[in-house]
Amino acid sequence: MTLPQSEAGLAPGTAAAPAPVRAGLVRRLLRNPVAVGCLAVLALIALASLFAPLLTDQDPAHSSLTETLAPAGGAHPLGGDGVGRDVLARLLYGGRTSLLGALLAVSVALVIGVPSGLLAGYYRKWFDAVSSWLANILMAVPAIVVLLVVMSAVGQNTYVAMAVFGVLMSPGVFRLIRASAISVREELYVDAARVSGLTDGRIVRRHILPVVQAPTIIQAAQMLGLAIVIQSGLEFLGLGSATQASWGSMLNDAFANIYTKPVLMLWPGGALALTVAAFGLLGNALRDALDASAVSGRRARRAVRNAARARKAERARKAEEAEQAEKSVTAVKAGKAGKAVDSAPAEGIGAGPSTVPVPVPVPVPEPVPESVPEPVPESVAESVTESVAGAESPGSPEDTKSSADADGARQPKAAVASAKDDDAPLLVLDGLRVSYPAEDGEKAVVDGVSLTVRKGEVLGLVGESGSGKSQTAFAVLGLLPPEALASADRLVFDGTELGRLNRSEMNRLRGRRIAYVPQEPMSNLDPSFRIGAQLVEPVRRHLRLPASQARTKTLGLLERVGIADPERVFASYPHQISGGMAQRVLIAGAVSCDPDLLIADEPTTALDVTVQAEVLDLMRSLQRERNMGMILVTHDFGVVADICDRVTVMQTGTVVESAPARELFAAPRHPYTRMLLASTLEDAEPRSALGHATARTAAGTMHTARQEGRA
Ligand SMILES: Nc1ncnc2c1ncn2[C@@H]1O[C@H](COP(=O)(O)OP(=O)(O)OP(=O)(O)O)[C@@H](O)[C@H]1O
Repeated sequence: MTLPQSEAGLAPGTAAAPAPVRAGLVRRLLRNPVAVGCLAVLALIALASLFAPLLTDQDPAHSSLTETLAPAGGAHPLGGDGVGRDVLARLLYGGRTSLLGALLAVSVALVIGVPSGLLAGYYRKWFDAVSSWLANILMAVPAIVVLLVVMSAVGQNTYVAMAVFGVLMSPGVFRLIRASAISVREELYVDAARVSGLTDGRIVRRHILPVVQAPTIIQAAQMLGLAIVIQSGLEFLGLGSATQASWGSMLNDAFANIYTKPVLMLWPGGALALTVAAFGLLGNALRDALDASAVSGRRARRAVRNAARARKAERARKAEEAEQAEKSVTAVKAGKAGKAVDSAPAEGIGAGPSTVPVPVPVPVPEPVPESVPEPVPESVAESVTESVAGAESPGSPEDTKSSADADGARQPKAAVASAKDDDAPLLVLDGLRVSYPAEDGEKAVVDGVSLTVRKGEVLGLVGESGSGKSQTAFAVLGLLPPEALASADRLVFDGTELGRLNRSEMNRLRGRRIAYVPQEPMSNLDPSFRIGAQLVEPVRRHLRLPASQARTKTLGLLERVGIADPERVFASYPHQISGGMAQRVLIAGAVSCDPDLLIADEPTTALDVTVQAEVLDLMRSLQRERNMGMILVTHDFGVVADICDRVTVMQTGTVVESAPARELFAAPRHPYTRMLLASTLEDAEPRSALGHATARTAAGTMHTARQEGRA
């Protein structure tokens, strides 16, 4: 079965009040005297052309030989042209032809270029390849030659020529829109929107169009000027309609009489120069106004990105410190006792820089016989067993059985009964394979991964960085990038084969029944929209609630996730809240439609240590009160011990071990699991002696403290 990939982005938010970055555009434009002047000139020209019959009673096409080159005055305020037609009437009516022709050309260019650019940039794949190829061909064609051919073929019809010119200009629009759409679709908040189940149409309207509208407006203003020049050029060459007044044909007539009456050049030439200059300058003013408007938006985006970067750098620093600490501890231990860590592949520890604080073993250790589990360092086994002792794991039947065997009479009956109630598998993933095109064929990043999640069960998906945890989660969500090649023997969610769902069916499922909490809260909120707007839209869409009820529900959710001032946060932009708050906001959004399955991809990694514990507590309590199934992607065994019922351990794209949390911590079977555990939950002494309070150590410590508190 081939799995669906993501072809676009999604977003948690939507139809909200536009951000202030756009609100001030008109005001800014009107504050610019050049823009006001240009608008006034263009308005004057447009009105004069529109109301030409009111401004002159002369027929622009009526020729009177007696009025040939008549001087200005009387019935002809601007005189007569070379064949005795009224110059003023031709100037006024000619404006119609020029403006309408230019508008037609630009409209055609936009109608072709905008949707195709959006589709190509948003969906990519074959449509992008084909449309880019066509655009390149069109751009290589010499426009003026094509127009000459068209006019000679279809007759002297200016509007047909302008429509063709619009087609020839459309590749420019296409490329502009496509590039903008590609850059926006890569944003995490667009992914977040998709996860929340918004349709592609809404995502495009809300997240892509606002970004492409500025360059489109500027481009349109410049194209209008260009179209008028090209059209007048054709008419000047005598290719326009003989009966239709136009500025180009006036220039043609004036040129023929340039020595006898040069002033005839002045009127059409002046009108053309004024109009083209006004469009050009207006385009510049619009660009300035949009740039200024976008500054605050860009600042907000930059602030969000900088914050994310800073957090990433901090994590990398901490990971490095942790690695150093572990190396030192390992060295000390090896020197002192030469035991425990010897069981871990020494060459793997600390191999290469890692962005997470889990040491990276390079070689895959051979599994040891299941019947003889290698002992974990005593202190580790004790501390972890203690840690998970309070967890009530529903577990899978096999897991529950083995767990019961392991724990014997200690297994509470209530827990067994509850395990039976929640026994139906919510998610079954079998034989997932994800690969990407590589120079030498394909590179598999997930290879045969299988897992099951039951209702009300928290499954921890653990492994080193790059082991394929996120790819597995994205495959379930149907959010793998378009270039991913994904297949699975089975991917069944609550009885529905996900691979068979079409795009809109998957959209309906995501956000409503399968929700997602991402790793980087800030990058998953669109900086241009208020938090409230971003939360309300999915609620309205999925639950079909009116705006006021959706707002009330959202405020209640914000309160539920521990936000002290929901009204303020509701009305805030993402850059106005902290990372911890942003994660709470995203958790509120994820549970807003009461999903059955919540996929959380390292939801605490980007957070401060103290906030991590609060967010984990919150997720656990939400999961329990809603009896949600949950996949928690993490590299942190402290987190696993805290809230997971079962654990699946991944290494280099494969599952090496899967067991109830209690069982796995008490007797890990695979050497890799033992190595991860040993490196994660060392006894605290050497670390505190070294003074490295890594997030992981702290999480483990806090977890132990909490468990002790519960005991
Ligand atoms: N678009 C892509 N093209 C090629 N390879 C990719 C792509 N996305 C991910 N990968 C590769 O897939 C592998 C698994 O990545 P994944 O993000 O699932 O790891 P992870 O276990 O979640 O790691 P982390 O904890 O660091 O997020 C990595 O080696 C990564 O480089």
